[in-house]
Amino acid sequence: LRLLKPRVGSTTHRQGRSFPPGPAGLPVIGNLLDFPDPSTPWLGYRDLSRRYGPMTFLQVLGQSILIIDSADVAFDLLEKRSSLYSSRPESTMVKLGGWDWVFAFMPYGQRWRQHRRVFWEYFRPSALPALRPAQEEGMRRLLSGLLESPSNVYEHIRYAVGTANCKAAHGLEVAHDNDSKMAVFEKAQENVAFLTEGSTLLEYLPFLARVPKWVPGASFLRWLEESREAAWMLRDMPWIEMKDAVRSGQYHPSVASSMLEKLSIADPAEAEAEEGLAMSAVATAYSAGLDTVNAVLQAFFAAMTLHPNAQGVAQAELDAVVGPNRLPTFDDRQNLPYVNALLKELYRWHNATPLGVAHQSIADDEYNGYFIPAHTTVFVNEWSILHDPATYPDPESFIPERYLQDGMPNPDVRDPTTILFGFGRRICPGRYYADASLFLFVASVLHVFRISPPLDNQGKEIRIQPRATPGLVSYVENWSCIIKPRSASAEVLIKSVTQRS
Ligand code: HEM
Repeated sequence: LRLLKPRVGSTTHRQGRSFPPGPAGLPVIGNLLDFPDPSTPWLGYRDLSRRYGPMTFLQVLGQSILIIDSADVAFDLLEKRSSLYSSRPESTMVKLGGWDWVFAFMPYGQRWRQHRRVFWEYFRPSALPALRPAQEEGMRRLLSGLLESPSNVYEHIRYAVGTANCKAAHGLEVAHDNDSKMAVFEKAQENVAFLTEGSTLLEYLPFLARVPKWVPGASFLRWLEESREAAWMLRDMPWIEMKDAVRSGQYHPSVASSMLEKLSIADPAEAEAEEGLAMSAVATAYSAGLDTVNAVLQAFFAAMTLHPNAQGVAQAELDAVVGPNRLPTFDDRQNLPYVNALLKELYRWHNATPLGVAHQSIADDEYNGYFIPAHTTVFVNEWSILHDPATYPDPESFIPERYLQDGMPNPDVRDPTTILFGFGRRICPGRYYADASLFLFVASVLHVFRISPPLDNQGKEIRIQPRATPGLVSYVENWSCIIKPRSASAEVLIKSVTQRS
């Protein structure tokens, strides 16, 4: 057994080969997710693997960091040894940002387990049919918005995802414009960019958190205080609104109202703690489920602009299976192999959580001759795994066909959802809900709209050059498109199904 003695910015390979020090930009104190690669900004994350191989060890101010760049290693450590690798690094920023109630950031243990169990009860596959009406409402919101003002596509995506989540989680409506809940959600999310565990400046300089607010230059901390308040409001406000609605008898059944019903028969001595737990568990659907789904849906529009062929094939399949008189439903999914393949390719092509969410080991371990000390922060470079040409030839291209064989799902190609949603005991528990929402949004938009590239002054199509933003959740930026109903009858269909939204 060899003890690894990693130095800042250098790594050692298990064959004993030394890798060159990282580029000047390799963060020492800074944000790992901001890892820059000026030559290929779109593929900045993949570059990590090119340089360093399947396992990269860094030591940053005494903190051991392991970056895994191989699906096999990720499964070996995070799945097969999940009892060792299922904690989260403690984060100063999580506390400062007001996110310590979110179980996604909690260390492994009883408190995390309780929250996850409560959440899973409502988001596991067998519970999902109850959430479908909310997802359908979000989908109708998206279609009606795109018909009315297609150039506001960003806004319609945010409001569609917000509508579905708010209805599903708390049974609440989202107003057409300037919704107060959406404003709180967005204010709260502002500081999530800093929640890159084990990798931010404040993380290593916790004394900064104690700088008095009046010290010049501490405006960041004032801003942080506002977004921290918003993070707590994100948890409390919808719960209070839901309780008022239930009291008045005018409410939509939701995850939260079912929880409340259960609480009414709980032991009164434990009711307060149980209610806190329920509030936190359900509100996690906003903190973990808004940005991620938004990011994938935005990437969908960018991808369709760039890949009209894939769009056309999916539309032909929808025409044949669904027909012109109705929208696709969840039940159609099994008969739409190409649309399913397109969704898989979307997950792979633009991986919304490029480095996943950091895990932390809880005890010393040995793997393939490496010593991995307790409390190592572990990132999986999901972006790179999903762009590995050995698994996905021509990885930069958008090719839904790669998942199909004779028109049916090809079991020999790795399904990107096995990587995208993380690993082991911390695997995303919202994944079935997220995937169902995205299927419905994507299939419905494709069925009734044509998405095409923007035009220049001469009316010529512009080929957009989208880029992936760095961050815990990565967006595609620098894209735009033209969205029009596919036909007069598609327009009539949209109007007929959306008149209520
Ligand atoms: C396409 C959209 C989504 C993506 C790409 C995504 C991805 C992820 C990833 C990578 C993780 C970390 C897994 C790990 O630590 O190994 C995670 C955790 C989590 N996700 Fe998602 N997610 C998505 C949507 C959602 C939605 C809609 C919800 C809620 C309804 C949700 C709830 C959660 C929660 C609660 C955790 C924390 C789990 C824990 O720490 O135990 N996610 N997600």
